Amino acid sequence: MIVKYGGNAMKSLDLRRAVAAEIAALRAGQTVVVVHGGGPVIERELAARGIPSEFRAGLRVTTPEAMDVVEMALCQLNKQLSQDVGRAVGLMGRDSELLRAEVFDPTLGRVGRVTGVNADVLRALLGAGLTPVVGCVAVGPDGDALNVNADTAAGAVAGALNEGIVFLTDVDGVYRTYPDPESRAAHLTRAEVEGGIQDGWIAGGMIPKVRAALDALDRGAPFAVIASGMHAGALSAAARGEAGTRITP
Ligand SMILES: Nc1ncnc2c1ncn2[C@@H]1O[C@H](COP(=O)(O)OP(=O)(O)O)[C@@H](O)[C@H]1O
Ligand SMILES: CC(=O)N[C@@H](CCC(=O)OP(=O)(O)O)C(=O)O
Repeated sequence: MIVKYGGNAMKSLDLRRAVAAEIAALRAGQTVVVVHGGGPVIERELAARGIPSEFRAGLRVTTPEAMDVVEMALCQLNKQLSQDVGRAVGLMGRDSELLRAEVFDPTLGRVGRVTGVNADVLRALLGAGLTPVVGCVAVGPDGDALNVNADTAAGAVAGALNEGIVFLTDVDGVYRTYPDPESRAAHLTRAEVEGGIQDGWIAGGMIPKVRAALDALDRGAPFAVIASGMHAGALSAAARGEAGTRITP
């Protein structure tokens, strides 16, 4: 199973460690690969250097100067998460070309679109009993780093390994009337997702998440669930199909 982890669900150290403990427990029964973002950490490091952030359609406009900061921030977080999970190896896209990408749209700067995943490296680590923890910086055709949205990166990894994926975030799933948690959809089909984006009740950061879920399913992932990483037990409940929103073809 792929666990996508990022954003607000890793804002406090206690929360980060609680999720890491759940990931470690989950791995007793199945293989687990962690793919992470870290928007708030990137934000903090950019702000500390006086570099402003601009998002277009949920993607951070990434100048070469910002790219250096994104990579530095995510590399440090990668090692911290790897240590939290234990029996893990932290990797970024540059390692054995784990995540290959091309420039997505030149007007966004160094933002990448994933073109390939070195699944053999992940299988080798899993075969050795180690949990890969993957940061969402990819390597471009020029050998330089590209900033990939972590949901997109996680969806590509799930597709490449033909594994199911749980996207952990700061809401209990996809709400039909955001922000009312009572309106959580237990299941959403592709048509419902497309309709939700069109009608505007799926918006902001939820758009790349549902699109990455559909992309993972298209590439061969057996399931895709969007669930909360904000309370204990949520990950295992989502993995059992008892929490979150399951996206179906
Ligand atoms: N229909 C919806 N249901 C739930 N959340 C939604 C919905 N539409 C938009 N959102 C927003 O999407 C956010 C999750 O995306 P994002 O902040 O990018 O998460 P992460 O940082 O975990 O990747 C929620 O906190 C919420 O603000
Ligand atoms: C291109 C792009 O927007 N990249 C993201 C990568 C990190 C990310 O996606 O982190 P979360 O999962 O915490 O949101 C960014 O720079 O914020």
